[in-house]
Amino acid sequence: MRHAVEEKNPASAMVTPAARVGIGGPVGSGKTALIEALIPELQRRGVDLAVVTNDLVTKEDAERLRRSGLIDPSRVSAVEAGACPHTVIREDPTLNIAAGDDLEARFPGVELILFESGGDNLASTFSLDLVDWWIFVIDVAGGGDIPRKRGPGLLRCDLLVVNKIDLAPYVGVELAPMLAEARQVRANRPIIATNARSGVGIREVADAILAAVLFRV
Ligand SMILES: Nc1nc2c(ncn2[C@@H]2O[C@H](COP(=O)(O)OP(=O)(O)OP(=O)(O)O)[C@@H](O)[C@H]2O)c(=O)[nH]1
Repeated sequence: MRHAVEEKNPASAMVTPAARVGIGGPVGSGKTALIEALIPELQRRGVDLAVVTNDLVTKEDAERLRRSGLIDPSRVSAVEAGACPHTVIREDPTLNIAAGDDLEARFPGVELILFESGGDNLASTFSLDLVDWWIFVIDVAGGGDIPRKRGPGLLRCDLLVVNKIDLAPYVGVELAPMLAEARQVRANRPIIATNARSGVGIREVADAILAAVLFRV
């Protein structure tokens, strides 16, 4: 587990370790858009925040967040997976753990680090050596039948975010049955429907993160 890793680092014993939250999901489902919406919402509530992004062979998502003006650019670190994104969030998360440790060393008061996975497939999951809690983001435009496919990411995540709900009428998806099926395959574990561009559902996602890892309600 994650804290066993940190106990080996004497420097991290000096301060409370930051909570680490993963955000994974298929390519283009809206992971970066969700982070862009969450940053101001979490900062408004006084959370001391940093972000680690993962891309295949670029630092595109990190550059996008650094340029956004939403967060101090030095609080955004990039990991280049160089391979299937899940390899560096599940099989060997060493690079991501090191990126998180570096942020904690540079910003000793940091309370929460968001780890954005590179876009992957429905089987993608996070190692609990890396994160305390994780979100899986799917989007309505990917098809109303995604919950039925029961990918491990969707089934095992702590919170399922169903994003791009605004697009449902344009892509022939009925939102209510899609959400009902997602609830059913997840045995009623949490699901939040969002429009990351307009902010619908973002407060609820922030509430869920704060309650789960910072114990704030
Ligand atoms: N209409 C609509 N578009 C959205 C929403 N969320 C994200 N988008 C758009 O969807 C596209 C992909 O969003 P990103 O945030 O880049 O998705 P991502 O999951 O980070 O993508 P990768 O990192 O490439 O896997 C962008 O053009 C966003 O503007 C939403 O809720 N509604």
